[in-house]
Amino acid sequence: MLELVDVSKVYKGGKRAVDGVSMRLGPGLLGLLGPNGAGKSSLMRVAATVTRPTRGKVLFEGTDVVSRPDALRATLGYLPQDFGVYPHLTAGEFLSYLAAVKGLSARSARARVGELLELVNLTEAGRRPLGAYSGGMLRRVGIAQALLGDPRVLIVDEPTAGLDPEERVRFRTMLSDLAADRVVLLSTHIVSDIESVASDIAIVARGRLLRRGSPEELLREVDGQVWETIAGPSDAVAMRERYVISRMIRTAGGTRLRFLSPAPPGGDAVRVAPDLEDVYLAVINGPAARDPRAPGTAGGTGERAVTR
Ligand SMILES: Nc1ncnc2c1ncn2[C@@H]1O[C@H](COP(=O)(O)OP(=O)(O)OP(=O)(O)O)[C@@H](O)[C@H]1O
Repeated sequence: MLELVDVSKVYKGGKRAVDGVSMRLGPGLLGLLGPNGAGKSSLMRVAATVTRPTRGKVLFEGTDVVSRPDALRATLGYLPQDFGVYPHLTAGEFLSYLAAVKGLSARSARARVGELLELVNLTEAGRRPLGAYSGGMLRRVGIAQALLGDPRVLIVDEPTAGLDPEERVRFRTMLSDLAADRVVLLSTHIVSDIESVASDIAIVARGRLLRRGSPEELLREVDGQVWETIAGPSDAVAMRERYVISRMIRTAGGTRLRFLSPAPPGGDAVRVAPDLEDVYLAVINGPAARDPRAPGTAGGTGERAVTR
């Protein structure tokens, strides 16, 4: 339905934020996962026709929306990372204003705004000015505005930033429900935001698409390469030098380390089943993530520790 073909984005000054990314999106939730600065927002802005790619195409149902963006914009919901509001308006007024801009009739706008405020749990707060909202509440207003026109394509950039754990869970469930019959593209640098809801995951770093697959496919990649051990203080330091560490928990008996090693590390390390956090760290620290222009500086290949 939505397709990016060899998309690159180079900003003025020469920063290459997106580097030859191709991907095809159908109904369902695609989680775009990558560290800060990976190029997720730039890629999403290109996909949402907010910015033009330096090279490549964006096709929506076969139409080139770089030259004809209206074909996508008419059915697009987009939540940018830096979503701004008018602080003196209430959430209800703000959404009604945006509904009018989108061309909804006053009557259907009233009904839709009411529905959406309820969906994002802001019915009560919807009567207060946005200037008094918390970051999480503003994020929820952002989601509501993206859904105003009942879009077939929903692009949400770090939608869970600033939300508390309960709100995160609500959002995940909501986005997963929405993805049943539409394209949802969600970016995040937090694996747990997508691991329970994305049927499809794309991992990006340094503007490049490093992996794409279902959670099961990605998990298979690191099967047999994730280990756990309990280390004393000096061992823990050495392990962090040597391996990519995916988890570290201090216990009374020492530090429990979970780490990646393609070959059996020896000692009393036991092999454990991988999770998506392990996959993510393996991919962004793997050889494919290294910057060919600065060898050895991209987080190592298991030689440098990464903790979370
Ligand atoms: N308008 C711009 N002009 C110049 N450089 C930019 C611009 N926007 C982004 N960049 C740079 O492009 C790279 C990718 O940024 P982008 O915001 O797309 O990444 P991201 O994965 O969304 O990261 P974050 O989660 O931190 O926003 C970064 O190095 C960033 O500094």
